Amino acid sequence: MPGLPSHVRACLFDLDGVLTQTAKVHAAAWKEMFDDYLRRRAAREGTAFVPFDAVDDYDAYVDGRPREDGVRTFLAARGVRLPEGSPNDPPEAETVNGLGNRKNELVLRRISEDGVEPYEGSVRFVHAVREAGLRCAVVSSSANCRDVLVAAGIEDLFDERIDGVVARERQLRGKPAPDTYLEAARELGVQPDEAAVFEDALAGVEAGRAGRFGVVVGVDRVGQAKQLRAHGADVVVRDLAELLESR
Ligand SMILES: O=P(O)(O)OC[C@H]1O[C@@H](O)[C@H](O)[C@@H](O)[C@@H]1O
Repeated sequence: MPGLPSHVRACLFDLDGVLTQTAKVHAAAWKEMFDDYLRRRAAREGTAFVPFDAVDDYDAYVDGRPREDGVRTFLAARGVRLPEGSPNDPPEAETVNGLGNRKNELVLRRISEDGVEPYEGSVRFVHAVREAGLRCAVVSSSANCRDVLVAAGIEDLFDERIDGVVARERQLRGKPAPDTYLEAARELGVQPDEAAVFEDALAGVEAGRAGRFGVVVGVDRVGQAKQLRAHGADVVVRDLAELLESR
C-alpha cells in the first residue's frame, strides 16, 4: 500500500491537476473568458477593469468546483449577480450558463489543439496501488472528464468515475461538498475512512475533510502547500511518485 495508511482500501483521484496536466488549461480558459466579460462590463459602466487572477482568483473561487458554481462564486466575489439562463444558452449570453458555455468552448479548443498529458508520476502511482489490490475511482467536477481520460489514454485504470455529468444526473452537490467523493466510496464498497482522497484544489481538499476520509493527500503543483493544509490536506506532495519513494 504505497505511502498510505494500512487500512486504506480505495483511492479516489481528482482529475484536472492530479491525474492530467489540465488544471492550467482550465485556468487559462477561465481567465480568457472572464477578462473578456469584465472588460466589456467595465467599458459599459465606466468603471476600472480589474482582470481575473489566474492563480489567486482561480484557486479561491473556481478550481475544483462544477462549472456553473465557478462562474457564480467568482462573480459574487466581484459583487456581480447574473441570471442563470439555461444550459443551451449561446456562448455570448450574459448569463451564468452563457459564460460557462463560452469558457467550455475555449477549454475544448485548447484540448483538441494541444492534446492532454497525464502526470507520469500519477500514472505510476495508480498502477502501483492497483497492483497492491486497492480499488480506484476518478472524482471530478468536470463534465469533460471522460473525454480527458480518453485523450490521456488512462480511462481503463479506474473502476468508477463520478464526474460532472454523473453528479448532475444523480443530483450530487459539487466540491467543496463531499457528496461526489462519498458517492465514489459507496460505489467502490468502502467506508469513507477506508479511502484516500487525492486533490490539488482547495475546494477539493475541503471536500475530503468534510467527508472524513481516511487520508486527504494534497497535490501541490503551484506552490500552495500551506493553503492545501489549511483547507484540509493531511499530507502534501508535489507529485504522487513521492509516495512510492516513501514505502
Ligand atoms: O467545465 P468542466 O470541464 O465541466 O469542468 C469544471 C471544473 O472542473 C474542475 O476539475 C476544474 O478544476 C475546474 O477548473 C473546472 O472549471
